[in-house]
Amino acid sequence: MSDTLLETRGVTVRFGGHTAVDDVSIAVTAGAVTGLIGPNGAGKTTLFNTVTGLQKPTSGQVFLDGVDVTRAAPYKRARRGLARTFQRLELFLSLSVRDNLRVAGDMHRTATRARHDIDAETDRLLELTGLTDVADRDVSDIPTGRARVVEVARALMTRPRVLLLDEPASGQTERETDDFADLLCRLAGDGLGICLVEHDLPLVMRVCSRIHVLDYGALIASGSPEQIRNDPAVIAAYIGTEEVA
Ligand SMILES: Nc1ncnc2c1ncn2[C@@H]1O[C@H](COP(=O)(O)OP(=O)(O)OP(=O)(O)O)[C@@H](O)[C@H]1O
Repeated sequence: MSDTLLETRGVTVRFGGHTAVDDVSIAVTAGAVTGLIGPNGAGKTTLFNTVTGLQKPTSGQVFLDGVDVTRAAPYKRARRGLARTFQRLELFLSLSVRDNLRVAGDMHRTATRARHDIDAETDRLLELTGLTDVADRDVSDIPTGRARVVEVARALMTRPRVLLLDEPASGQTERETDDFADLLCRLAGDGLGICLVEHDLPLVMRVCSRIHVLDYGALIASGSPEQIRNDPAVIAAYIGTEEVA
């Protein structure tokens, strides 16, 4: 039995004459962190938007747990266990960290009629993500690096099976990124399928078991960190931008 939770098959997205995503097939598996990397403008966020239903593909399909969700609304995909964070933080800045989580829990419970205790779940996730010390502070008062973790914790309140993270380490200190890497590994260890878009290549190389590389919209490589690090096409794509870690 396959442990693939999320799959794109031949996804293409065109904006007018510009092909932002070009016939891309990738897979995200349960219990692992899968990387999605590529230079600026490679099409990573557009692919995320297509997977979550914010962007309609020109062609190709998206499967969640083997079910074709290409035409499903974003909220229906969320109910099937898909959650994401955004490159530009999308939090309630004037609410406390705790209340940001509670709001997500309330909405999820209303949408799914789940019966779990939201306060207990909030406390559990604050603890798991290392946010207990800032739980009662407004999000606007905490450093960006920790606010990124709040976004992850909030996404976890919907009890996802697949979590898409769009540049979650941006704005984090080295220490925060170290802790964040540990958190990702723990979440994957509990069975979550994580897809990580990130420019911090050392982080990607450290936590991902498999990495997909986009360049100018096309998939130029898929493989283990070791294979990706030594792939001539990947090295060529990064020359002049960043070094492959
Ligand atoms: N709504 C849109 N309309 C037109 N072009 C777009 C739109 N969204 C993205 N693009 C273009 O599609 C290409 C892919 O953009 P995208 O944001 O997906 O790349 P990315 O890999 O996420 O980049 P970054 O690492 O800088 O976030 C870029 O050339 C971008 O300018």
